Amino acid sequence: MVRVSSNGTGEREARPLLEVIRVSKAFGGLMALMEVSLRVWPGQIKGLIGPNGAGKTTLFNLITGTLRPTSGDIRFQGRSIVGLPPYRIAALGIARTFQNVQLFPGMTVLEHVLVGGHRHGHSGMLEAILRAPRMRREEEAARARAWEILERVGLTEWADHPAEGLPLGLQRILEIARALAATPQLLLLDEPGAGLNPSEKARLAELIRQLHQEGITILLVEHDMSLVMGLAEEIAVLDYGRLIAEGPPEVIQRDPRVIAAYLGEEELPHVARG
Ligand SMILES: Nc1ncnc2c1ncn2[C@@H]1O[C@H](COP(=O)(O)OP(=O)(O)OP(=O)(O)O)[C@@H](O)[C@H]1O
Repeated sequence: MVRVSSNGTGEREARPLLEVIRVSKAFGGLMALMEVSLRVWPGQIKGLIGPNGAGKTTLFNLITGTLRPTSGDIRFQGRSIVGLPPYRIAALGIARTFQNVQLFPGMTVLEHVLVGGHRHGHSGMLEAILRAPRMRREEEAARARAWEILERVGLTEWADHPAEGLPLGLQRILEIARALAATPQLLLLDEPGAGLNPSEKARLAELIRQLHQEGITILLVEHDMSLVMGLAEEIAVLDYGRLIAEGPPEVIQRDPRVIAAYLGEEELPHVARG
């Protein structure tokens, strides 16, 4: 299938960057995902929403290889990635952030980004021990790259601060920076807006738009409806492990199945009606 890419360039993309094909995942007797199929096109910001327990994080875990589907296939750039270990999938160009910020205690902001970029190094163990010139050059290059990423996300002034001392909004941006260090083509963001105040959310949205303009494809799980509706060009909706709707935000927010799925939630999201 040929379709116009949504990256604003108008060029035609021949195939999806990511294809989830009839994927199911069972945890014992519980079907967390049932025959879910979706596509993410190059340059797209795609939203993935659904009530608590719908299977969103499970899908991220399947895509990144921390879980294996019970059935179905997942293809990245046309190639099946099912069964590959997470580090291989990361090396192919898929990076993620986590629903609960996962930072390393005692490490600075800059060190977090350096860790995120470690796959770019080529020096082996022996060279590492001898601290051969090649490794020193790699270290310098890695620091320069990490610094560049901190500039891109606006965190340079925090470079030497311990990451755990950052306000939550900046910790989430740091998680994105660490993911960027692996130069992903596809970035999976798992509820990056959770717990953030409005100005932190605005900054986050600004960064996501910037990454989109830089050409990074983004799959965004987010409970804040105004955030996800404002960013995503297309939204997929999961409910009890099934894909119940998929389409542009203005269609999704009026879809009776989506509204019904959210009616059982304690707090109604900002789904515009009418
Ligand atoms: N490792 C696991 N073992 C058993 N059940 C699990 C496991 N991981 C997830 N589940 C179950 O699978 C279902 C989907 O969970 P998942 O975390 O993917 O939902 P979610 O849409 O990300 O929810 P939330 O919005 O609350 O984060 C839930 O019923 C959950 O309890």
